[in-house]
Amino acid sequence: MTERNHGGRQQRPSRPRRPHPPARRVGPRRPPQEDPTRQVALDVLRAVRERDAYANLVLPKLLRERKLSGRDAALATELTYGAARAQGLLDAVLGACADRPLSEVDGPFLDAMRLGAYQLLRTRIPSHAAVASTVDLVRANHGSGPAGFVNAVLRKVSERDEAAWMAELAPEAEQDPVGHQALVNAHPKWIAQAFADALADKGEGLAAALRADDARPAVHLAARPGEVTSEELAAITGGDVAPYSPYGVHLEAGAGDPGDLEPVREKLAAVQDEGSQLCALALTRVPLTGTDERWLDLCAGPGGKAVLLAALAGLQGGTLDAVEKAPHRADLIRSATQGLPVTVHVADGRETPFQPGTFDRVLVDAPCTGLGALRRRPEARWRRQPSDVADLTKLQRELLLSALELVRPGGVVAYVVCSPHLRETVGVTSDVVRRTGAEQIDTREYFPGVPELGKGPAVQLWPHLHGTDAMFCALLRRPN
Ligand SMILES: C[S@@+](CC[C@H](N)C(=O)[O-])C[C@H]1O[C@@H](n2cnc3c(N)ncnc32)[C@H](O)[C@@H]1O
Repeated sequence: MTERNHGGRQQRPSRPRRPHPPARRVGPRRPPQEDPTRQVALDVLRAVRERDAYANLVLPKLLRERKLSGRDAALATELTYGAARAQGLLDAVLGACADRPLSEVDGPFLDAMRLGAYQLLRTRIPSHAAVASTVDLVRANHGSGPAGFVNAVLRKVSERDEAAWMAELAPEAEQDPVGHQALVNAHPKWIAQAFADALADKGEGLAAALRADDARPAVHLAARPGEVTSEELAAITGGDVAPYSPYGVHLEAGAGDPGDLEPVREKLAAVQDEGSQLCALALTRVPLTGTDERWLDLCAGPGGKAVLLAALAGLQGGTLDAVEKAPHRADLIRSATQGLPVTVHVADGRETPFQPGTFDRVLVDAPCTGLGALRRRPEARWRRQPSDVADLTKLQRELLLSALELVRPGGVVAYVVCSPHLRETVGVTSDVVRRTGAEQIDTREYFPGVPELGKGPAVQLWPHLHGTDAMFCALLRRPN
């Protein structure tokens, strides 16, 4: 069964909405239990906090090293990603239960408290087991003193369920609707505000968007055009054909490491959000007058969209040039596009080796805040800062201007970001259109069959409306 994100909170092992029975006091002399599953979760949370590591890179490595699989791996994944995603909400509750500010709590104890609070508030794990297992970990790693502190805090957390805590801690919905939705859906307020601005909705629309963004997403695959159909790929993988992309397949959330699937290992398919597929496809769908042979991907690493574009270009006798600034990401493009008509260039997209007007179609999949893919990067929402936006919009504008120079008159450029932040989306495109006189194409026409695309001309996809990441796509034509 495919998980879709069309609204309701989902895929979280929900617990009954009633107060927990008080947890048993855990005495200091009870021998700690070995708990490799929770130890993995704790170690990943620590790496994320101390080294700015990415949970979805560290976790699979630790699971492999410690030989955890099956239910143990699934539980470790749920606890790690869940606690990372919900950090702000968990901290609000922990802050209300601790006898000191959380800023004065040592990091490793805070990690453990978050892990315990996540189990108490957002899983079906019985309260006594959630508290005792966490306290055991702290005792095994740090001794009895800290274990007593963590025990006391978690016992207070266990006195109420998530809804009761939110009723006490969240700002009133009437007075501060965005602040309310931000806390109850575990998002920083500035990100909730960016969603509200893009949706022009502080009510049910915002709530649905944040809920969907807080749920674990399905894995999306893209079949390589010309190699395998989405129907064949769905049959091989046990997934469902995607609703909108002709190359897409959805797999159930948590269905193991998709990189291990045979079609992915054999490069017949790639892991790629359906929204990304749709944005790359939109570029290829706009009719052109004149030549249609040379395509450019100006920010191509690690190569997801380059594969789709190059396969489609190849089927009609064309080629793709792929530009990427970071050499190691250029290597990833080379590896991903093996066998396809692609030339990879390590270069800055603002200073490429190409003559103006060289290309018929250009994709600018610009570096961005990634606010549209937070559901796929558990800790990202707490790491991003509002100050990231200004630097990125400058770069985005410069890359889009460069693309409009590199495309021939009459050719088409797709500007794509994985973010709904208005400054990164319509802010950049409207500024560039004003400066260059580029024609804004009604992008909605090139997302056939996709509902709820708003008033155009650009397209903003959403997890709660489309089951995709919140990708933005604007199609521009260079004037003749
Ligand atoms: C959003 S990612 C592109 C994702 C890619 N299109 C895909 O589908 O797999 C943006 C990429 O742009 C690269 N980049 C950043 N600054 C750049 C620049 N000035 N010129 C070219 N590439 C740049 C980043 O290293 C990153 O790989």
